[in-house]
Amino acid sequence: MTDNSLDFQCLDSSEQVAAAATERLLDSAARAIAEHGRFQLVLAGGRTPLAVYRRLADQPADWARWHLFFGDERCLPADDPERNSLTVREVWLDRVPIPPDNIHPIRAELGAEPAAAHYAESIRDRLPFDLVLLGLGEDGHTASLFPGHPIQDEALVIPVRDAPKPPPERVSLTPLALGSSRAILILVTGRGKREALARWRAGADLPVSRIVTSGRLEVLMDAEAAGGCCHAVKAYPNVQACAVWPGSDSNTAHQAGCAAIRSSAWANSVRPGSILNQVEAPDGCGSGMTSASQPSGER
Ligand SMILES: O=C(O)[C@H](O)[C@@H](O)[C@H](O)[C@H](O)COP(=O)(O)O
Repeated sequence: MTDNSLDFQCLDSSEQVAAAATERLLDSAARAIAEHGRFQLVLAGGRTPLAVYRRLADQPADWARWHLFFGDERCLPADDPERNSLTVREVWLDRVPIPPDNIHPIRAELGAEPAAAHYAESIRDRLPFDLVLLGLGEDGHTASLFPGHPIQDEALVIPVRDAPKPPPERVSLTPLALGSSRAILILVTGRGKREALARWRAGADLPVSRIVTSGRLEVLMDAEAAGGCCHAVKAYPNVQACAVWPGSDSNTAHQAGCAAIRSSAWANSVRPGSILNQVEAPDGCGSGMTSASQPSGER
């Protein structure tokens, strides 16, 4: 999947990403409850969404109508604080009046295979979800779908072994299950995600690239993840070709821009490697980027 079919939104800070994501969740909940009486949300694991969960704990909402599922779980004892479900409880779910029966944890303490089979049956009749929340790993994984690991296309939930991110044994919803949602929201923050984000935007075959939906797929990223600042990504969406200045702090953002350029209709008319234009963004974000200018008439 390329940029063309994804809605990437860049915000200046991780706090802004958390605030925007919280707003998206509450809006989506209100809409789903108005339309069909309940809101079915799939939660992401990892650290990135914790700021969102903390914010939700302070919000008024029609909690009795929220139904919570998990995109993945780590195979650890039920009371292990590293379990995704436990972290969410601690920062959010134990602080709001959500009926316990509305929370659907993956029973990863049973072991990956039985837990995956059990969870597949639990969600089968609940599809489609209203909203799926996901994170992005530094290697391009999402949920517990890791690069190089097989994904059974027909399955809804799979056992995962030898995961590079501890613990090695996990359970994950598949792209089929995650994509069966009216909307998907992916949160990407921090410098550590820069390379994975750029590769994804450039169309690399990563697990996150397999996540597609007929509904809306939005990515909220902060400037750090986007390559240093939002400006560099947004400023040159239509340049015809570009070269990246070695060592530039904004290299990754520029590479993402270059990928979009390569797929444009007139990319072939530019001599590879030609440097027609050097751009200095006013805030320093574009420093070092060189790009070919657009053909006349296209500006
Ligand atoms: O169990 C997990 O850790 C995940 O569900 C995983 O897919 C996570 O979302 C990403 O690795 C991002 O994690 P961070 O938000 O901690 O960077």
